[in-house]
Amino acid sequence: MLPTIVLLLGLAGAFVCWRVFRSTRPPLPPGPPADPLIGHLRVVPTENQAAIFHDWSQRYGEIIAIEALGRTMVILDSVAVATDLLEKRSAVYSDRPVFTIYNMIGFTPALVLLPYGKQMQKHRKILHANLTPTACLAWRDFQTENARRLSALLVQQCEEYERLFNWFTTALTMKVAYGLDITPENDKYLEIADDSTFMLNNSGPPGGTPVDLFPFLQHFPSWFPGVYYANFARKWRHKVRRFYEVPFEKVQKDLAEGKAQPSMLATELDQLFQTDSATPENIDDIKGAAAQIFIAGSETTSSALLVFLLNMVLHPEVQKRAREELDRVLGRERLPEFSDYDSLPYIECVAQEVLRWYPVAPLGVPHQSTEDDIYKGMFIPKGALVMPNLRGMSQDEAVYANPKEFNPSRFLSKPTGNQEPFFSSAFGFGRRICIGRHLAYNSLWIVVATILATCEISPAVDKDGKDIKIDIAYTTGITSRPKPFACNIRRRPDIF
Ligand code: HEM
Repeated sequence: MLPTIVLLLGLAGAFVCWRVFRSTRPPLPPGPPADPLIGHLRVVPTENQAAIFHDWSQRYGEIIAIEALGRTMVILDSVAVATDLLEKRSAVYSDRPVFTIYNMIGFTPALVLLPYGKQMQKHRKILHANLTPTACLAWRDFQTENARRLSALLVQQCEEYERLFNWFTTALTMKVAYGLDITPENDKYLEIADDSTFMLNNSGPPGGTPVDLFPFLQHFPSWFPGVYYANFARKWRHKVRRFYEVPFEKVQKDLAEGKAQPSMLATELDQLFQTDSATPENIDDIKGAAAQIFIAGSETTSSALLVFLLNMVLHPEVQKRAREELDRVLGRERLPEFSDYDSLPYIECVAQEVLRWYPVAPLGVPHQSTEDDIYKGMFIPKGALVMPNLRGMSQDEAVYANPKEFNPSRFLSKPTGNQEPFFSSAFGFGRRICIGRHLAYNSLWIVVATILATCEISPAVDKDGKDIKIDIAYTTGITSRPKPFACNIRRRPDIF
């Protein structure tokens, strides 16, 4: 009896201390009403999170907090707040939460998942050296050539547009990382890469599966409720590991035989061997950095290309205006090149509007705070998940007039346009900002320019010749893309 009384008194004491502590510290950022004990568990959305969080922010403010299962999640809905925390206080907000399922699947080491620290800095240094604006110049001819191939293939196999966009971005990322040439059909490496993407897209809400929330569940038997994704990860892990190992071994072999193509992996491995620093740890880090280029760079960029295509189906007037600019500059005699960039301001605006209109990583990648912090009188505890709501920021009516509208002219100077700022936040913030953004933007720009210069995009028609209406819907995940829609892509009749 006595031990039970002592235990109950202890628990009651702890509860009182916790209440006193909570009442003396500043309040958390505001948020929707919570239930006793379970907090916001019942109201945390599992679908359309970014849109729902944005609605909440309209009611509660540009920074909101929700609590569930002992975890605080802070959602940032304006560029100003995200800049204040993720950039100006980046010493506190540059960590990542542990993604147990991704680790189990074998996406390791991967910069995007690494906690803030030495290994993360090492990966950023390796990737940065190969992805600066200057380093990206080396891939421009490849991007231009493949954008032309892509536009020709789109005309021939219009209904295959999603597969073709995936090929374009996989071919680029595999070239940059490994120097491999990937063909659009039946390529062994394309298949290995696709398996990896499948794993990424089918492994549950990022960081939000029961095993991510309660990592001890991974040790429970497969029939136990909540263990589904752990089983999935164990069963298919070999596919992801195959992606890490197979291209790596090919490059290592080619290097030894003196026939490796230029690539990030070849450069970095060569340097390791030259400097006698090819330890297993260093090799593993370079292997992970190379794999990361495809894993973080392929799906994201092809999703942005889908957003572009969708909007071209919906906006013939944008195509018309873009073509007038292209024809004026290129004289219908040649195809666009990167050297035309400054002469094609409207094309730049189309590419930028794609990034704003639907950010393909709607909630970015969660950051995690490493210290208790107070911001504008609100308490943000150590270990809080801090999510920049990129989708919400892109819809900020204080910055973008009619934000739902796809309107590239919004960025042009007044009086032609509305002089609104480009949406650079599509690539995240601070010390974790997207390291592949220059490569990604180059891909987007050259594909936009080449397709608009060579193709006409229109809605598909039904058997009565009527336009098929598009019901816009998106996939759910860490990246999100438009679900398939019908369209027609023809070669421009008046082009050389
Ligand atoms: C349109 C295409 C792309 C978009 C919209 C995009 C967006 C993002 C976003 C929002 C983040 C999270 C940043 C943060 O935590 O604040 C990120 C991280 C990252 N991105 Fe991208 N990305 C794209 C293409 C690429 C490409 C082509 C590569 C590689 C070549 C790449 C590599 C990475 C890596 C490695 C990270 C993790 C950085 C870190 O955790 O330190 N991304 N990206």
